[in-house]
Amino acid sequence: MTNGGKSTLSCSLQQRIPSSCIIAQDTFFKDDSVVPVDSNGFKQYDMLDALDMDQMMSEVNLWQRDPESFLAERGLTTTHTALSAEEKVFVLIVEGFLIFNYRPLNEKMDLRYFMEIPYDVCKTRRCLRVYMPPDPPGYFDGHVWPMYLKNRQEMESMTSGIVFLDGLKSKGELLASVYEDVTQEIERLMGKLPWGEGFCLYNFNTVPIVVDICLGIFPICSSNF
Ligand SMILES: Nc1ncnc2c1ncn2[C@@H]1O[C@H](COP(=O)(O)OP(=O)(O)OP(=O)(O)O)[C@@H](O)[C@H]1O
Ligand SMILES: NC(=O)c1ccc[n+]([C@@H]2O[C@H](CO)[C@@H](O)[C@H]2O)c1
Repeated sequence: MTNGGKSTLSCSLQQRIPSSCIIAQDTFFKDDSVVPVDSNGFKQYDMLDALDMDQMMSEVNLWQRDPESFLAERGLTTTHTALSAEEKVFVLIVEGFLIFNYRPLNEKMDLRYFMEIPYDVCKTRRCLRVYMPPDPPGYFDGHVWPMYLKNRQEMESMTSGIVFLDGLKSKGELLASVYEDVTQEIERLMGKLPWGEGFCLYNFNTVPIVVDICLGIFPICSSNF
């Protein structure tokens, strides 16, 4: 959902979780020239076709194959160099407004969050933002909100296990609740790693966690296989 607070929460989580990073769906919008226009003249940005999801998946897969190099190449530090290989944990936060509607991405998530706010708050927050290109007059009611309703219906028909967060709660409260879940998930994965039955990905060197705030996170633990 647009302006639910995904980027804000993702940034706070990333600062709080060691060796974590964010992949944001908004950075994968196709060029404006190839985004179609509807009969009202509104650019159709709020749909998967407006996004280069192959490119986004490549980025996620790159991280998943070698999170340490992924972080290093982006100037992000890993904070557990002193730990043995099996104790390393990497977390990927996948943040976007349509990530659960894209099955290949959705399937990778370990934790899924959807931030929701009411129509009037959404419209107010949206009107204060300037996108590139900026929203033309009437865009919220003529494109953004109707597409939100449509995309949400599709998401609910194809996905389960999403935690819905009330985006009206304070930033601190939202952070505390998701952070707690992530640390528990990491502990669960770490506990399972050495002896994991089916969960420990012995062949792949990694165990992903994804937290998704209409946002996604993957914690990855590497092991010495
Ligand atoms: N918990 C909160 N309470 C009040 N305002 C918030 C909260 N979280 C975010 N905001 C504000 O709402 C606006 C939108 O937040 P943010 O950019 O994080 O949303 P978003 O879901 O990433 O938006 P989009 O993806 O559509 O660009 C910002 O002005 C931000 O400061
Ligand atoms: N290139 C962009 O980031 C862009 C361009 C036009 C519209 N948007 C809006 O971003 C929101 C998702 O965060 C969607 O509601 C788009 O309308 C983004």
